[in-house]
Amino acid sequence: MTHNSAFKRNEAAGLDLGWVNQIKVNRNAADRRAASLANRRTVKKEYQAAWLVKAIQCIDLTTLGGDDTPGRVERLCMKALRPLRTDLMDALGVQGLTTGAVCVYHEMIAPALKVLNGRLPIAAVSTAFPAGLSSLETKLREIELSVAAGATEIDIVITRQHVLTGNWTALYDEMLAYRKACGDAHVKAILATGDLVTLENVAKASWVCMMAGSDFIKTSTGKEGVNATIPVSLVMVRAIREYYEQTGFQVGYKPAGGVSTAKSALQYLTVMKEELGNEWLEPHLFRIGASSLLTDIERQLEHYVTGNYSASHRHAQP
Ligand SMILES: O=C[C@H](O)COP(=O)(O)O
Repeated sequence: MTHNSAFKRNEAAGLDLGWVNQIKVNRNAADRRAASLANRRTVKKEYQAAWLVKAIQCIDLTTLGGDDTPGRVERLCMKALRPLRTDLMDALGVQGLTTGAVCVYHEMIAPALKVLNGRLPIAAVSTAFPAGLSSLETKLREIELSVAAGATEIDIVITRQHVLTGNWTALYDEMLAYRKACGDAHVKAILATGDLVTLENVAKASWVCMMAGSDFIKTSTGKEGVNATIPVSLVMVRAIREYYEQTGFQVGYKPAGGVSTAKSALQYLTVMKEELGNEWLEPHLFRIGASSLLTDIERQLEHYVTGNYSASHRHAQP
């Protein structure tokens, strides 16, 4: 993960059950705010290209298919290292542009490493992704193996039943154990918000994972029925803001799953800017987990530069 040297990694602050239990979320207010953000053009047209370049820098370029092959992952990594055509980069005046990281299954760390060779972080999904329902021992070992194989970021999935039964102590202990198993690798806690039923559960799970030292909180695996949404994002980034006010630790945010258009990427950037400020618009604090978003951003940037859209297959990702 890219860090500035002054960056202070989140540490387990301890579980404050009294705080967690009093959390309330006003769903109507979250929905209203989400609708106003979605309908507003907060990014002026002339700044859009710069914002889309920023979005690219924050993508965790992802492939999480059962049919992934080393060849597909190698092509994905080459795309992550050079996400835009040279003529578009030249026209936009950008150099050395890359995505934030790549995100793969454990077995694909080695092919990713072969191409990236330390030039970009490799995030591995872990802990029996996507359901998270193997033994704790197996899940901890999985983290250790992925770190040993070269992953510098670990995307864990929480055990949803801990949230659904209100067992915050179990969730805290699990997250703490995952954080410890990661060592120096940064850990993103996937809440699988589409499975959590209420926004209040989303807020509480966000807090518990942050209190247990998670470096990022992430919405979804991409495999739930409902993945990243703006109302859920508002709840999560407000939890991040308040946690920062209380502890001084900056926790990152990663919407993931179904974010496939440049327009939606701009909406997430707007949420980050408006709720957390410009500091959170950098890859060490913001990532978008996405498999096909880059294709649409490249199309939009081509249109910005040339005035034309080309067929989307010209930008097809691996
Ligand atoms: O974490 C990333 C997601 O699994 C990617 O989801 P997506 O294929 O809907 O972009």
